[in-house]
Amino acid sequence: MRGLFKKFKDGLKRQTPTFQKAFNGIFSAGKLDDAALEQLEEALYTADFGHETVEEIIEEIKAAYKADKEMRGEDAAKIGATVLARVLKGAEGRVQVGQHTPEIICLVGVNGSGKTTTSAKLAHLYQNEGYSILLGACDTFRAAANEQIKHWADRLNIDIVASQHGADSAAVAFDALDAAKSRSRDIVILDTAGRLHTKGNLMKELEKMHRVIQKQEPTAPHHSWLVVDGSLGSNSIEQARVFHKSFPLTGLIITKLDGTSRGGALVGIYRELKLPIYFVGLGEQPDDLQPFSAENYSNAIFGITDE
Ligand SMILES: Nc1nc2c(ncn2[C@@H]2O[C@H](COP(=O)(O)OP(=O)(O)OP(=O)(O)O)[C@@H](O)[C@H]2O)c(=O)[nH]1
Repeated sequence: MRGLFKKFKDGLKRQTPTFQKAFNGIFSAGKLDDAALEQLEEALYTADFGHETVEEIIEEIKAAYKADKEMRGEDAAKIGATVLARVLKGAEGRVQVGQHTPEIICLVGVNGSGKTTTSAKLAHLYQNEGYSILLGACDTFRAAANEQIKHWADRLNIDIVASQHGADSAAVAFDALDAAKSRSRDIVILDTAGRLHTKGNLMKELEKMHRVIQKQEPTAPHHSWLVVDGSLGSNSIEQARVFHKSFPLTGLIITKLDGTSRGGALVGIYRELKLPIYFVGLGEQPDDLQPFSAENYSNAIFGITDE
């Protein structure tokens, strides 16, 4: 897991806007001073950590600095990481699949957040754990989406139910569940079409899909995860709130943490919705999916080496 979180750290280093520059300056220059503290505060705001979290981190560092004016940058980093890990302690979602047959996982989210890629990564993960998987290609809206998911299914040797571009996505979900039952699959992963949370008619379509799934299987969907692009900043909090209303969510997956300088938004989403973060996406390959670890994430943010 550490190796993959290194990708997140490397991503942070690659992009060098205010956030990382400030961090590098503060934590490698050694001693902390008032100017450095201000720079850190600004950097945390820029990275979308949100008011509450920024204040908590800064207050604790300030208190420690008041007690020890010789405090070094790396000590401040450790305090920052500890506070962040504490804020996120309850955010670590650990999922136990295998409670239902089939277990139904739905991925929803805005366009391009990484749903299709994450469906493939999840299928790969569970397949490696010995479960039989069926992918439901319910993104019938984007013309290339079908091809994309079929390509993944082919590459990873995973069973798939798909339909034509423009078909009713709820009908594909229905067919996928039917097929999973008759083929005795353990897990069904439904990839849905990306939609803006501001588009009422598309959100209604999602509600319909939820109803259709429940009709087929009253306890389902067993997991409804919002896939959030981790580089998108605080706008994703509103997104999450609106999706939650149409398609009751049970958790989050945060993608693209390997290439962002603004990885703070997930903290705001968690604080607001109290939904667990099950996985984080750290690249475009099938293995680039990891259970979320508050400690690894916090250390990566503050550049603390754990290797
Ligand atoms: N670097 C990086 N790229 C990712 C990650 N997850 C997805 N991507 C890339 O993000 C882009 C969009 O991913 P998709 O999986 O197609 O997103 P989607 O949500 O299915 O898109 P729509 O069907 O348009 O809603 C692709 O180029 C993916 O390779 C990740 O964790 N890290």
